[in-house]
Amino acid sequence: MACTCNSHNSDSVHLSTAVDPNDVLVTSSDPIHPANLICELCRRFYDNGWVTGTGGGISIREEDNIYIAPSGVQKERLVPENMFVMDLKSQEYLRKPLALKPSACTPLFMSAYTMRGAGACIHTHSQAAVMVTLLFDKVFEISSIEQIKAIPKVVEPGNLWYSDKLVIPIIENTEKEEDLTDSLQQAIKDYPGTTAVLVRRHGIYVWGETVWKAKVYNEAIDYLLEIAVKMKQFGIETVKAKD
Ligand SMILES: CSC[C@@H](O)[C@@H](O)C(=O)COP(=O)(O)O
Ligand SMILES: [Zn+2]
Repeated sequence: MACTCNSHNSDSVHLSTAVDPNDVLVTSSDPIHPANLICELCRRFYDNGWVTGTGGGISIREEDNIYIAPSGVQKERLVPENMFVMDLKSQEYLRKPLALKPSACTPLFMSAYTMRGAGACIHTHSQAAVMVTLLFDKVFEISSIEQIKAIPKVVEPGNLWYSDKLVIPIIENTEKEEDLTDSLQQAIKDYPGTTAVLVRRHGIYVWGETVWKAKVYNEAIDYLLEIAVKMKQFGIETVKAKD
């Protein structure tokens, strides 16, 4: 049916797509239901410049249900009924909104779920993330900044200490998002202590045991990436020699 609204033009997707019989999977008055939370967090990430121009996004797992946003849409304008839902075990879609495609980041998000048991995975095009991939070679490294204490050790309980070194692997970008999957998986294997992977000239993937942990890690890492860029501008080493 042709659209009659005033705000619709050929460049914008109509984000209202209530056509799926499995709407129950995405209909809830609970603000922290994954379908609602993806919309809220994408708006907040957009305001930080992390998911502008349709880039980036977030996926959340609720038990075996994986919530995934559509591809190529303005992430800050998502509504719950736009969400795809995939079953973790069968990797079959339980809900597929018509006329939309699932995020191209889906195989990367799935890697965080299957390889690390993540509860959510965030992908941003943060400018700080892109800049550090131009300033560092194979890995990003920083130590002795208080915010490091928000990042988990992963291989053992607890978080890094102030003077510990945070190391995040950098993989090379590919023309298509899904072609990053093999190198992202290799980085996850090679760096068992990481909770994030940087993608050169592209952005970052950050995951955590829960959506809240993923959110905190993404915020703390972005802070560290941004400060590292500034340190480099001033000629300050990001890894401090031990006193
Ligand atoms: C500006 S296009 C960016 C995409 O190619 C991709 O990198 C991305 O982050 C989002 O992919 P999407 O399929 O829209 O969820
Ligand atoms: Zn991207």
